[in-house]
This record gives sequence, structure tokens and C-alpha cells, in this order.
Amino acid sequence: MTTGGKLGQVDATIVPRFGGAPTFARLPRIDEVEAADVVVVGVPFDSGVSYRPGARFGPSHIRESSRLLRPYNPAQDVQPFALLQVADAGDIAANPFDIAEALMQIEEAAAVHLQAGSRLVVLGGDHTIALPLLRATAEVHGPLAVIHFDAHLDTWDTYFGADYTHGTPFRRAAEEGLLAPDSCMHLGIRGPLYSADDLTEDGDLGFQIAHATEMDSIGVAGMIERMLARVGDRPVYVSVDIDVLDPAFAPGTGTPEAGGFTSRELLAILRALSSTNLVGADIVEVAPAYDHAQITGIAAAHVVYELISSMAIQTQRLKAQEGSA
Ligand SMILES: N=C(N)NCCCC(=O)O
Ligand SMILES: [Zn+2]
Ligand SMILES: [Zn+2]
Repeated sequence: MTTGGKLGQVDATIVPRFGGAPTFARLPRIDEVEAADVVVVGVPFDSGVSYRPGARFGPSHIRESSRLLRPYNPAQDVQPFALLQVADAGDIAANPFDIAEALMQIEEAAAVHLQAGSRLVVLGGDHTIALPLLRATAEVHGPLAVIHFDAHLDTWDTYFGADYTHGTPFRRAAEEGLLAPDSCMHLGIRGPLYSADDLTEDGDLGFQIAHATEMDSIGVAGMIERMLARVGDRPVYVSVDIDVLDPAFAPGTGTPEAGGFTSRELLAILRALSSTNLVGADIVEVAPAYDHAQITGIAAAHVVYELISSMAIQTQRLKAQEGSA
């Protein structure tokens, strides 16, 4: 169905939602469009996990769980797929037996879309994939203000001597100069740590923390205020580890921690990103083997929907500014 000159979702009044090709939100494949403003791509990779595996099946699960997403988003008053040409580019093949090669494959494949002028929303896969995605995105946009939703810091150094795992992407990114200084923030951090030094070392790497427990005192509004103040007008990369949600809202994940955000709280915070310079995002750690009735898959699909809606609002604002210039 075409709206606003954009090829949108399959029309659910013609092909029922429970049928048809399993692209994200029933959007066109990348080969069906001339060019895409936003590319949704999967990375079925989970060789970097430290506990429960299974996120390799995350991309297909999120796609299957996205079938109910409709054209109009009332929460942001936007038709994202009419404002942006969004397309599903399928999955990046990453070597499950060689993490170093997998990182190269992910970075190279992401670079093709980014250098063609598209923005990426990536369906993981475990959090290891954030590093190659940050490398490719920083190559085009420069040092990034990272907004990282997670129960975990993911700024640890090594596991069993390995530098590249799902617990280390943001330390490696900081070491490689991919992050804008004093512009990065974790939201949702909670649960036991290896040592209090984890927190001091994290601060030294340039991250501010909004702990999950602070939701009770500052609420969604306070979290949004701190997030927007932190990033300013820098290019923003959002990395959502689905385990930022409480296990009640995301049981299908590999390293669950009690006391997380509700899906309503997370979606509300993501909508505020429409006032930032959002240049890329990922949603990681969805492990369907531990999901029930698509609880986690649906939450992840709505995260992607709000991220794309925020990108659409941002585009609308920039076009209005250009029009009035
Ligand atoms: N789920 C992610 N991304 N990281 C979890 C790290 C867990 C640990 O170091 O114990
Ligand atoms: Zn996590
Ligand atoms: Zn993580």
C-alpha cells in the first residue's frame, strides 16, 4: 500500500495480519524500493553471551511479533511509514563460530546502508553487535551520544580473557573514540555487580547512570529530562537491551534481572527521542526460547515502532525548518 509516495505496509484488509511475508511490520523488502530512509535489518548472532543463549532467533521473533503494528501512531500523532520509506533488509550473516569475523561482517554490512544515506534500526542478536554498529555509524556521523537502555552496564573489560562479548561493547566503543565525551547515558541499570569499581570505571568511560530505582523518585518525566540534557544536539545512537524491562515484561531474554522498567515507561521515554538528532538504533537480547505468548517479542516490536516514529517526527521537524528557512 502506498501512502505519501512511500511504499508502506501490506494492506491488512486484503491480506490478513496472520498471513503474508514475515518482514518487520509487514513493510516492503529492501529490493522492493528505490531507496530507504530507514532500514530494518536483523543480526541473528548470540555467540557473545555469558549466560542463557538464544538471541540468534531474536530477529525472526521480533518480525513475527510485529504483525499487529498499524500505520498510524496516535501516541506521537504520526504515520511513520508515510513520512519515511522504511524497508526490511533481511538478516546480516555473521559467523557464529568466529566473533572477530562476525564483528567485521556486521560493520561492513551496516556501512553499506549507512553510506547510502539510510538510518539503521537493527534487530539483535546479543549486545555484542552494538560495537560494530557503533563503528559503522560513527564513521558516517562522527562521535556519538549513546543512550543505552539496559539492566547491565556492558562496560566491563573481558570475560575469560575475551575482549568482545555482550558485556563489553561500550567499553570497547569508548576506547576506540566512537563516543562523544560526556554525552552518554545508561538508563535502567540494576541488579548485582562484580564490584563497586564497576560503577567508578563506568563513569571514567564517560557514562552517566539513571538507575532503575530512580524511576520511583524522578519518574518518566525526570528520566526524559536527564536524557535530553545529556545528549543535547549531538548525533544520538540508541541501544535498547530488552532486559531493561522487568522480567514480567520481557521474560524472553538471556540475563534477566528483577526490578526493571514497565514497557509503558520505556515506550514513553523512547518517544522523547523525537526531539533529538537520532541517527541509529538497535534492539538486542530478545531470546524467544524463554518468551511466552510473544510478550517480549511484542515489547521489542513496539520499541522499534516508537524509534521509527521518533525518526519520522524528527524528519518532519527538519523539513518544516527547511521550509521556513
Ligand atoms: N545482557 C547484556 N547485554 N549483558 C549482560 C552481562 C551479564 C554479566 O556480565 O553478568
Ligand atoms: Zn542487559
Ligand atoms: Zn546489554
